[in-house]
Amino acid sequence: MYKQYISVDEALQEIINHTPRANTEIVPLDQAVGRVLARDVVADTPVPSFAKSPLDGFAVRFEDVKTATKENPVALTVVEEIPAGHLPKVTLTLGQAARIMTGAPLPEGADTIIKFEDTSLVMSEKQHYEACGDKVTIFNVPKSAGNYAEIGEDINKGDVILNAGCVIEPAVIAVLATFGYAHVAVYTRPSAIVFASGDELVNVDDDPMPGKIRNSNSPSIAAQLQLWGANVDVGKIVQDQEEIIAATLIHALQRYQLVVTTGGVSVGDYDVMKDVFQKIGAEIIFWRVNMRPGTPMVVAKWDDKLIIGLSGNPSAAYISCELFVRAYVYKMQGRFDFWREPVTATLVEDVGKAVNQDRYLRAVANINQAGNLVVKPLAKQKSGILGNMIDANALVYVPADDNKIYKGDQVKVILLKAPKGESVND
Ligand SMILES: Nc1nc2c(c(=O)[nH]1)N[C@H]1C(S)=C(S)[C@@H](COP(=O)(O)OP(=O)(O)OC[C@H]3O[C@@H](n4cnc5c(N)ncnc54)[C@H](O)[C@@H]3O)O[C@H]1N2
Ligand code: MOO
Ligand SMILES: [Mg+2]
Repeated sequence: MYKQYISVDEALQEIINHTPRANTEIVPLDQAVGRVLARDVVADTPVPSFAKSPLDGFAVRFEDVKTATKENPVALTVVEEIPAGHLPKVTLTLGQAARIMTGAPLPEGADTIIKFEDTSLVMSEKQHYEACGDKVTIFNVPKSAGNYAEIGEDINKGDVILNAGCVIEPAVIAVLATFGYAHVAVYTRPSAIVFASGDELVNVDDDPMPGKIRNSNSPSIAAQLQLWGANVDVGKIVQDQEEIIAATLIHALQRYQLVVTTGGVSVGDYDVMKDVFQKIGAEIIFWRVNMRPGTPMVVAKWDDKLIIGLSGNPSAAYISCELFVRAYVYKMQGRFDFWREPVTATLVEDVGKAVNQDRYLRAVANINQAGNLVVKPLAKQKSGILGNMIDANALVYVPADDNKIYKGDQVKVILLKAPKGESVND
């Protein structure tokens, strides 16, 4: 017999344990943003790979200029000009300087850069420093030598600079580009399909007759999966009939890596989802999680794939998807950030009597004026409530045995999104 009423952590662990790793594919760098890196990136060169100037000015020998002040400036002979991208030709010796631009290689013999502003050069009308001929006078110097960019000061050769599993964000693109990754190995996007079941459901573009409602779960679940990196299709609405659902699921399982259903997982006369999972030979891993909303979720294994049966109640489906399906889709793509560690926040108003089940109250988390995280549960908490989900960026954990939690209490919070700016209600 399968497990029942397991904790959120246990349910998450089960899902993680049953997650197959996605394949890898190679994509061009300009299509890699948002994908997940499939290989570590090791620096095959130091960065910078040559010592270079961080300023527009003069490369000098510290020894020659260290006494320079406004009152006692030091004059040097300018022996060459080094633009960025060009190699120096001269090794600096006693009393010599090279005019050098930001990013240009440091000439041999130089150990210090003096910026234009600390020299006798004046700015032209066009806001450029004038040409100086073969003499420059220095009147201000750094405290010590070495104010240039050293080889490897950014990244050392051999450093593991990116780990497989990291999400390719713009900063990651910069690193990949630096090391010549015109193409990148990434995890393939998992393929998923979402089915809604229920005789009451009509398509989004249909007018619901009395007693019917539009299917809002399939589009919202599909959108969640899409945001998390999956390639998603939305299946047709299926009636609450075992044979129809069974045939639909088998067809889908042969084609997709993940099948998500919504509806029909509770104890109603037409809640047949878990029976169908068993009928098609899937092994139920658990049914019912000790949480509200989202209690009756069912997860089954078919081959090496999971079928995740979410509740039909819109916010229950949404939250279970956030907590569990997201973890599965992330883990499939080799991501490590699938587990949301709860944070502590201060409750800004009393919460009524708890039910005999762990609750996850939809809430708004803010950073208050003092810079602390505060959280305010939304007024409506029924599982069928959909309208206020757009405001929720957090879930407040209320353990079953806590009769009441009060304003000012420290509570555990799962952040679904970043906390909002300053709160007005705390
Ligand atoms: N006797 C009991 N009844 C219920 C229990 C229980 O323990 N004992 N659990 C309740 C809880 S908690 C939940 S959550 C719901 C779960 O219901 P199901 O997952 O079986 O979902 P349905 O019965 O199909 O629908 C529930 C509700 O959601 C609406 N719905 C369904 N699908 C969609 C969709 N695609 N888009 C929008 N809305 C949808 C549906 O019309 C129902 O109103 O069961 C409780 N019952
Ligand atoms: O588990 Mo249900 O989502 O509370 O109504
Ligand atoms: Mg039901």
